[in-house]
Amino acid sequence: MGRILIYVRKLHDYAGFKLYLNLFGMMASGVLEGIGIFLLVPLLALFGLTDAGGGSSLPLVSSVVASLSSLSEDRKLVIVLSLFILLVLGQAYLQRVLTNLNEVIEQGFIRYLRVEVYQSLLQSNWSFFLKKRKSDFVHIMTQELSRASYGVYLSLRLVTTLLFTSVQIGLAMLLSWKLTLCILICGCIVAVYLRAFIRKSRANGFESSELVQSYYAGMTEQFNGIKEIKSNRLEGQHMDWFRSLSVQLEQNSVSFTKLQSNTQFYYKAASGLLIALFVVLSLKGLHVDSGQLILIAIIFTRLWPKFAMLQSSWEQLAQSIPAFKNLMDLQIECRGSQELEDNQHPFDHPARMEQGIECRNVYYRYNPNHSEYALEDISLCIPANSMTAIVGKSGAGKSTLIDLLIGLIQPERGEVRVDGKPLGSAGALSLRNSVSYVSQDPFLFHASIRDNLAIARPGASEDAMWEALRAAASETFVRRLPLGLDTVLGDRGVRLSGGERQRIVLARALLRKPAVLVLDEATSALDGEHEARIQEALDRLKGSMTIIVIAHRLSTIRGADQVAVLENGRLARLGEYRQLAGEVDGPFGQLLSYQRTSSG
Ligand SMILES: Nc1ncnc2c1ncn2[C@@H]1O[C@H](COP(=O)(O)OP(=O)(O)OP(=O)(O)O)[C@@H](O)[C@H]1O
Repeated sequence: MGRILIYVRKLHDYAGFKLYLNLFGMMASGVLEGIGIFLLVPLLALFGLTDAGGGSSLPLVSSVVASLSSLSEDRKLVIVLSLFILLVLGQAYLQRVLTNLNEVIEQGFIRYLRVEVYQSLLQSNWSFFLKKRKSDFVHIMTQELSRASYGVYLSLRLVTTLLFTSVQIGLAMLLSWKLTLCILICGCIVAVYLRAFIRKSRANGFESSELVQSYYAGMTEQFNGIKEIKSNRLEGQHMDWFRSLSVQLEQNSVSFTKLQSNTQFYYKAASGLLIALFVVLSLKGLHVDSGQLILIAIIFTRLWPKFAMLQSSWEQLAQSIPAFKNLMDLQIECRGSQELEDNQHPFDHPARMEQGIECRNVYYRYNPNHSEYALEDISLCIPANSMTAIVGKSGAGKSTLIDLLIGLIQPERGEVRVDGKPLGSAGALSLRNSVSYVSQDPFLFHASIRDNLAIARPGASEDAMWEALRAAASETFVRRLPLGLDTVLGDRGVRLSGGERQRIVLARALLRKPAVLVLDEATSALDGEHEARIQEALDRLKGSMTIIVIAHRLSTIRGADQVAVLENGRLARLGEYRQLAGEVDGPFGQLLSYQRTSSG
């Protein structure tokens, strides 16, 4: 419940005045409905359904009845019916306004939560993302967020139903406090008897969260690997998984509906018994008049469903508690990993590098509970405006080293210094403002080439874009596209080859005119001709920016000023390309020889 209250408080902070307006409106609606019921007494008397003085003993109603007594029957009918219509219209209008206001509050709050959670995600550091599955974020941002927002709405509905019901209980008390008390006690007894259903709803909610999380994770993995699935004829196994999970989802949903329909059934069954009991009590025990009896029956049939509705809202709220938990846990984790402040502009304070980046006895491991280090005792210097290549076998620690160098992760021991200063979290952000990083898996938005380039440097001129494309050996193929820079890329736009994608992403990195250019296997998909052209471009850039290159294909790094060779997380060698290549039995010489042998 504590978690729900935190979100209700958030709703209060967000909606403020509108929330009170809504609650007040609900109470007013309750009062109008109550008055409508009271007015039924003189109406019934007019039709002769109760004695002529029907309701004369009722508070409020008695004064209405008294003021009408001197009028003719026709006039009475017109007045009572007009009042009745006014009340019904007033209540219907109020209900309409409240429904719209409710929707405005609910949807606005979903947007508010969405933005808040997404912002805290984007403000988190890289270590946070390393520990998580992307599909879990999608699950929380879609399903759990909607469930939690709906849960907040349910809590609101619970409060408003309580208020509404309290007003009606008050009015019913005016009619017969004994009978109303009886209804209340019966309602409490049924609610206590059904409290096990609230616990079951909560358990169902946890199961639902887990199942939907697996569903999102499985679907993401399968669509990421759909080519492997199709190529290796693995559809059958994946269909089995999908069918089994779908059955569990179905059962989870059905069991919650059954649970809810069971409680509603108990309320309805109890209502039949109670009505019979009240009739007997009213006629035999309490001797109430027929007008009052009809009123009590009307009030009971309106009040009792409210109890059933309270129970149903409570169960749904209990079912959504896990969503609150997941959302809250994520937000707490994000806060613990926050590296960016609100409204911190990415292009604030870009740093230019004067001396370079230095690692001093750096150790890093992904899991502090495991003994293996991804990097151990690394000491090296990357001079500013030079080109450094990092090579090594797969898993040697190349990408991890890059992440440390650009401050995405922090060393467990040792330190990274930029221009002689320790790279703290503020320094890392400032450094990354002037880094262009190109990964082995080029990432392009579903947007035009122009938009994809402009992300790196908003407001860049068309000439600057073509210059970057030229440097990345992409000018010719982009000019050949019918829409040129305005060609839309992606699944529903033009599909580019792996090499073409890499070249566009490289152009984007160059357009930013970074102080540090990091190429993490960024030219792996290029053929010899394009790679040679990019090498020429990098040679031209040498001296104007610091270039760090990871490459499996060692021909790519021939122009490097220094080469760092990693082996099992340790720096095996550091030196010039030619010098290391000459050490035939050295680690770099062996890498070269493997590559020559494998390429024939
Ligand atoms: N997110 C992670 N969680 C746990 N361990 C990781 C993670 N990323 C990498 N590692 C481990 O750290 C070590 C170094 O990985 P890294 O990706 O830096 O190697 P690499 O040299 O870049 O490999 P490759 O050339 O195959 O990309 C490996 O043993 C790897 O299994």
